[in-house]
Amino acid sequence: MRSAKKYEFRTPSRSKQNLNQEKDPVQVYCRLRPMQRDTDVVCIKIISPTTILMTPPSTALSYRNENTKSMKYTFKEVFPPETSQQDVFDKVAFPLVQGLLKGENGLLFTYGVTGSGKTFTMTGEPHNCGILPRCLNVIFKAINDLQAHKYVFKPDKMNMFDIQSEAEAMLERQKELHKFKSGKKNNSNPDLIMSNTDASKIEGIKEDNQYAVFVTYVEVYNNTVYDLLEDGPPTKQLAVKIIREDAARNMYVHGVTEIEIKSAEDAFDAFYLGLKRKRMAHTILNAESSRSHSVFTIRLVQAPVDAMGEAVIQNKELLTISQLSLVDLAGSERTNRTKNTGQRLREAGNINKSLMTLRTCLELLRENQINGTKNIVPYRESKITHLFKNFFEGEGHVRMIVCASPKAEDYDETIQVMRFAEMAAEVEVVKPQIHDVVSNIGLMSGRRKANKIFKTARDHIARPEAKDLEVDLGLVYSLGPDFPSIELNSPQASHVIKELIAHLEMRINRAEIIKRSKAIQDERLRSALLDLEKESLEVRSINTSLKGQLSSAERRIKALEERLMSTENTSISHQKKHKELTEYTSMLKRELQEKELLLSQYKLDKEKQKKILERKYNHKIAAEHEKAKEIIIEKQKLKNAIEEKENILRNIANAVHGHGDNIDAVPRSTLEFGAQASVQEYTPGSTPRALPAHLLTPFSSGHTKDNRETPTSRRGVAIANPRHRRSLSADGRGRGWVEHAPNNMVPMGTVMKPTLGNSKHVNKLTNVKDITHTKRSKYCLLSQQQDTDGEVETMAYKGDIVPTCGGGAQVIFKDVELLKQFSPTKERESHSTSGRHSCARHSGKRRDTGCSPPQTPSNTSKKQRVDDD
Ligand SMILES: Nc1ncnc2c1ncn2[C@@H]1O[C@H](COP(=O)(O)OP(=O)(O)OP(=O)(O)O)[C@@H](O)[C@H]1O
Repeated sequence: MRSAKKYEFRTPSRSKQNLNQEKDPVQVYCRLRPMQRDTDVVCIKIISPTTILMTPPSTALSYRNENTKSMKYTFKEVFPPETSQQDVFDKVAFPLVQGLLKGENGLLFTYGVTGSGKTFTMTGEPHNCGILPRCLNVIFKAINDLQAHKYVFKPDKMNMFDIQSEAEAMLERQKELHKFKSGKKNNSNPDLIMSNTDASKIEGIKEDNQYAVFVTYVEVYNNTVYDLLEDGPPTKQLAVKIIREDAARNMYVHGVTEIEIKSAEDAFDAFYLGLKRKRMAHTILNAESSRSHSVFTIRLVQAPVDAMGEAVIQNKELLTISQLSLVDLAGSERTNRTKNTGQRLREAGNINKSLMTLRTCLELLRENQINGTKNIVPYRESKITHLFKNFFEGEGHVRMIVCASPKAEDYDETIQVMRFAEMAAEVEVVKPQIHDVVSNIGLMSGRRKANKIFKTARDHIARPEAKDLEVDLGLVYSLGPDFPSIELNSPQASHVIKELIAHLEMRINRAEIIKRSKAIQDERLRSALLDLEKESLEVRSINTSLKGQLSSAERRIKALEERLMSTENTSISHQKKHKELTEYTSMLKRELQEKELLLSQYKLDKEKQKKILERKYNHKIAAEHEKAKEIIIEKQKLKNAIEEKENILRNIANAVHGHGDNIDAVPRSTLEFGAQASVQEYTPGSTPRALPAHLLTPFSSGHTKDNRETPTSRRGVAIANPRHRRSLSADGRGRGWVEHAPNNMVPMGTVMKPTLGNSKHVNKLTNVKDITHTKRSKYCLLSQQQDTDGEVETMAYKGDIVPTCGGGAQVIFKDVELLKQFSPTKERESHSTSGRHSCARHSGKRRDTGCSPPQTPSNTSKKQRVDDD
């Protein structure tokens, strides 16, 4: 019960107070549904009115895993398949309705596997209705005459109610009448009309109270709350609602449509409108109805009537609000058995999560209650537990009907349901406390009935035929019992007269009392009226100022509410966005993983290819190595051949060994260029044999004697004009020779030396001008050495001096003259030639050099000329 006066103190956090209060365990019932086919194997057997025995079939998972034993489960009561809807209602829901009318909160939910009969039990079928319609029938049957006029109680949208005056309520009724005339449809389905003939009557209703019934119908689908009674066409998409805490920390669905209903028919209309919306929404969302939890809540508001028994006392503190929530939970099947995918899987996941949360909450609550622990119960994790947090932490009656199908196929799921039920039965909920607020206001009970009788009497007296009427006004004003039947048939019967006198006196006394009381009451009334008049004047003035304040406060509230709504909408959209982003992120992660997998696969392939290529190239490299070795051997051979030739050249160079030092002294530019040009002039075969090594080496090997870098490598091509030739006649015009001969020549007269006319003799080339002098156009280098026979031979290397572009000169060798002296005796032995001396001329070119013939010393000397091509 929630009386407004005590309202602020009845919060779940008041657990200390709850500790001293009586508690009731959650009452768990079990209803077995009939088997569909006679051939189906059964796994549940009822062994007593409160106990069932579950035997695992061989096909069950638990049979295969570990649990082959039969298990007993005990309930408050077990309903066999043939139990009627009425019986189930009477035993389970009727006490809750009784509590509701007394002002106590109640929660009833059906729990079980899909198809086990939850909806059948809660809603029922046409002409075999379930708990919900029966509850409505019983409630309206009980409060039928005691209902307040519509809109006297008005929801304040914050989970509480305002009380309106009769006039205000009437105005709203008239407005509604207009709305109704302008096309409000009747939602009831004639096929689904539920019989109310067998509704049980509830006794002990407070007749001095006025009552109003309000209903809400919400659906929790994918952990989102939707309002099923929202205004608008059924095709409209359902708005998302949020769960909030009211001023007294009670949970409620904010902004939910709460309809005031005046009869069971109105209630069915509302219920079927909700069902229609639900079906329509599920069609739009392509969802299954059994995938959502539906919560139908009946709120009963009661308030005492005033002293006249006429109207509700306009005091919010005297309100008593109680609620009965009927919850049809979604099926608790396993996802893997149903082979759900996509949206169905998400639905199933959400259902399982919310049922799991319910289970966790109950487990923790039980642990807290049994062990005195203070575990935080995660009510907020699912909308269903969040909404019913107050039942477990506050006061109320909680009942659960576990629906089960005895089919062996469902064993694995049903056993989970039974375990949950067993655990839930151990949770205790504080018994509701009745706060009789009315007894404190000093009003007599029975005033409403008195008022009714009085009114009837007044109506009747006003009619002309009133004299014939018998009106029992005893409860209102009475002069005492009726006159005794008196028969005065003898003069001795004076006692009769005495009796009559006494009776009359008693009546006169009573009449006097009534008159006095009336006079007092009149006086009271007069003074009360005066007071009222005064009060009324004050109230009117206060009222006007309050009205001003109120309207401004209302405007403020409205603005705040709008802001709140928009903030909530933003929050919802953010939540949605967050959810989408989370899904998107996980999708990206999945993609990344896939790509990484591909990448690693690709890397593996590359590695393999690399290895194959490596093997291939290793073979090739080995072959190349082989080839290189062969080339090196070839090179070595060539080198050897070159060395051999170089040796020969060195021998030739030795012939001019004596000039080495002198030659070195010659300005490098001159000789080097000359030698370079010589190389250009001579054929490769003749050059090495024709020149001394000290002249050839820099150009043939690229290095000077001391291994310095050669000018060739630095200077590149020759800078002389190789076509420069001095005409032979130039000699005749006074141009002469540069005779370059060592000092220590063998002194043999002219035999071993050619005679050069107009020559300048130099031992060492130290001065450039010796070469560049305009009067010198020919150059002759003389050298002597011992031949293989031990004879002296003289070599005369002859060349032209050619000026170079840089102002220097170079020598182009073109002739070699070999002068040799032979012993005549030796010659006789070995040669057929006569004469002691011979002279050989070895020319690098066949061309005539124009040089003077060597001097023949005697006829014993012989000049041998060798032309070498
Ligand atoms: N006790 C019963 N007596 C007769 N028929 C029953 C009983 N229980 C269930 N049924 C039938 O079984 C079928 C499935 O029941 P119901 O729709 O109530 O299951 P459910 O548990 O609500 O399933 P879901 O979780 O899918 O909503 C219905 O056709 C219903 O008529």
